Amino acid sequence: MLKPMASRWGKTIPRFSAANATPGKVMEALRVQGCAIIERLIPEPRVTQISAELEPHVASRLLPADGADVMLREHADFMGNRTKRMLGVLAKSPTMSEMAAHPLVLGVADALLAPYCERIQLHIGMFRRLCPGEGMQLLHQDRHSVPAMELKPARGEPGYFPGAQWGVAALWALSDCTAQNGATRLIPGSHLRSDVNLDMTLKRTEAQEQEVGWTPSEEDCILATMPRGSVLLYPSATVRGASANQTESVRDVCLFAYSPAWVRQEENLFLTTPPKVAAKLPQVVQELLGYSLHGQVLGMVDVNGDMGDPQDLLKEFSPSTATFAKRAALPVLSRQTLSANAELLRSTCEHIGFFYLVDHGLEEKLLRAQNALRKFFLQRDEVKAKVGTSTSRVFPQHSRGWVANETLDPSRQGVLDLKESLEVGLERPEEEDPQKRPFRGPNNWPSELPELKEEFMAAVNALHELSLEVASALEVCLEVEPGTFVKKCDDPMVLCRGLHYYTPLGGDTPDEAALGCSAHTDYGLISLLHQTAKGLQVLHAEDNVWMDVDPLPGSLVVNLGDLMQRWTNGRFKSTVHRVLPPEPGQRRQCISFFLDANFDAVIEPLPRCIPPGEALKYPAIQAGQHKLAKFKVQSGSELDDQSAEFFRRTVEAPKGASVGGA
Ligand SMILES: O=C(O)CCC(=O)C(=O)O
Ligand SMILES: [Fe+2]
Repeated sequence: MLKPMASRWGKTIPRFSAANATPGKVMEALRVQGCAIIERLIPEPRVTQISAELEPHVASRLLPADGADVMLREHADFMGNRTKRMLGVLAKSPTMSEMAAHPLVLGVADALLAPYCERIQLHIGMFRRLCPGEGMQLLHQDRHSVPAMELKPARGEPGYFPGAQWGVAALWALSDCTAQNGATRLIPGSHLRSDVNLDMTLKRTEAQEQEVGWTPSEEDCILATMPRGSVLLYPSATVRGASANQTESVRDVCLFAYSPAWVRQEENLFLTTPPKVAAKLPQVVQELLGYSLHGQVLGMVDVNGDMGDPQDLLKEFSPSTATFAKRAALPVLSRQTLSANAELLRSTCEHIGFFYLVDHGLEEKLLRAQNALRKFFLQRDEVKAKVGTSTSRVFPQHSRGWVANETLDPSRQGVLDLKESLEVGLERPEEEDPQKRPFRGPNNWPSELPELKEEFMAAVNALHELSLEVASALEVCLEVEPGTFVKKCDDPMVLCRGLHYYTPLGGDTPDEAALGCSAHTDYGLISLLHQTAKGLQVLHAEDNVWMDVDPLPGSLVVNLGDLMQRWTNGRFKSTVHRVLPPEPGQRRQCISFFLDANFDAVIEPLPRCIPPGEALKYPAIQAGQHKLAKFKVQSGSELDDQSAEFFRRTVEAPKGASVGGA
């Protein structure tokens, strides 16, 4: 009979708790034993909710034994006469997104399939209810679900995983799975054999039937019993089958299998989860369903008059576009009439230092850049790390390349922002001595995405031009001599960051204090932001409340930085702002462009901005030293005494009382 604990080869099913499972440990268990269980990975109330969402759909189905019209009737021993099967589960239970995109499961599936594909997808989502009286299922592998092909890496090559190209499965227990009610039985280690002599649907030739292979036996099986909310993981080559349900109750499970995102999916997920349904699911689940690209072109659609990413087409079905209409109470200014609207521009800069800019003419360039960045952010960390800041040829290194860890708020040192970014500057040759000319030099581009450089830099260059135009309009509205600002920006420390904010779904609940981007003021003169979703907030200084600055279609957000505040003796505001993390499973991108002065520019309050009788609030500083001090905080490096003093005197001060000096 079946032995629940260990097989006769001494193999077992490795077990983990939600607290001690890591993708690395689970992956190792799969490699050796071909299976692993993580107990109670989804909390009980969520499982109850999922069962309630599914029940109306399950209850109304007939069993094959009661006359249901089923596919593959010739495989009744496999499919089960007293088993209800159901696809399209995410459309029926959106809460199951937490299972389909569980970060631990995705971490394991991704690690296992990484050598075989650029990214993974959901292969099938199948609910299965074994009803009382169901017999034992035939032992099988999942060979039927991917055509047999010779794939790399082959046996013996790095990253090879036996049978991995067929996929990985996560079987979630929606009921307790017991020895009596039909827990899966499986043969640990069976995934390592290449001579398994069975298959569900492969039509074998007679000659093949004669071949001597290994026929697994019931004796080798052990039972994957597990409590509700647990998940059993196995690569598709592991031999297994449900056992019989000898109880009077049902046994519910749901299988989410994952495959390389370039194969035909076993379930036609585009039909079972059509766009108007998928649009309501978290973005990470949409991507897994297949509303995403593999590589440059697999899965593309016709969108915006070009071939493009299905995410863009899906947006047309998105309920969230409606929320884009909500605007913060910020003024909306047009690029065409900025200087003509001097009064409004000036009062906006004096009060809040943030406004929307429309009719800027850059929308198409920005959308192309956002798309190219999206492809970059969807790459695995190993790929992105190839252009990490440590490979940067610019001083400080943190000013170029992929930044995964940072905080902008010195009082939160150690608490990292929930974001990643790709940081670039104006494209320049490498400096002989980068320390002598900080923030200058070449950018880091990933060879995997040849179009990224062109798309991103087209946006950066256009934003640069626009920022100088805004600087000139500020000269006009302050009635200072033309060129006052712009002349000190003719060799500027321009930086632009493509930012990506993402909160995993169903993982640990993020700390309430968790932030996408911690509170800060910007460093230079003018910042231009192009955001794809809400999350940005500015601190309303008078009321001390955070105000949402949601994206307004076709607009950029413009805000002023510290240098502008100092230059105007505090008349223009460099306002504190931050970014909240997106809802679990959602993504947000922002292109932030920063116009800063020339490194050597000395910035001191303009006489025009110091009315008679008013004190000079800020001493002169060198723009480059100011930026370097802020960068030390941002990159988490220890401040040396001199920098700490500088930071205290010049950077922190604008938030508090005015600094003496006059
Ligand atoms: O993501 C955003 O909206 C803004 C980010 C930001 O404030 C910055 O990069 O300085
Ligand atoms: Fe900022």
